[in-house]
Amino acid sequence: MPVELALYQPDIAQNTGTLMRLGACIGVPIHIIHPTGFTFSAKNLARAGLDYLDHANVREHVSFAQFDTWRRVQGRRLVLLSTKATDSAYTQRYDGDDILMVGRESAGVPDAVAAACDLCVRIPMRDGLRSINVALAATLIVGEAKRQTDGFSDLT
Ligand SMILES: C[S@@+](CC[C@H](N)C(=O)[O-])C[C@H]1O[C@@H](n2cnc3c(N)ncnc32)[C@H](O)[C@@H]1O
Repeated sequence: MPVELALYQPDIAQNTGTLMRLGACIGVPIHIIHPTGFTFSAKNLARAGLDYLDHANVREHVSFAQFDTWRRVQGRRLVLLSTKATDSAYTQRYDGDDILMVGRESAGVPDAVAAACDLCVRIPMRDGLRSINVALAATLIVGEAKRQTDGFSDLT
């Protein structure tokens, strides 16, 4: 199973489209955890996702509870990227079947959602700065997880 990416209640269609394009290009299935802050439609996603959206492997979940039940049944570890985490995302060992999850652009994830995750990690930043754009934060650590787990070897 490949590393996968979950977007918790994304607010901004352009970020979601960007990540769906990334997922299409490097083979990362994308989970959308509803509700989204925009109408989840091809029209709204196309500005960033272009025609790559047709190549993305996307699964929608009506709620975090439904997503969490599904991933537990699958035995998948859930790794949250959070500005509030204390462990560095760059000192972890990732598994090939990890699901990485990013939070909402406006508010991250609620404490209860963070508590349900198996691991919470933070991308180190310079002092005094708040956060990285969600699509860029996800890209950094999806890339790290795939690199560690030989996830690029079947791509040309
Ligand atoms: C714009 S940030 C959310 C900021 C929000 N005010 C908060 O405190 O969580 C959107 C998402 O990007 C990810 N993110 C951004 N910067 C990050 C960092 N330095 N480390 C880990 N995740 C980060 C997280 O998943 C976060 O929920």
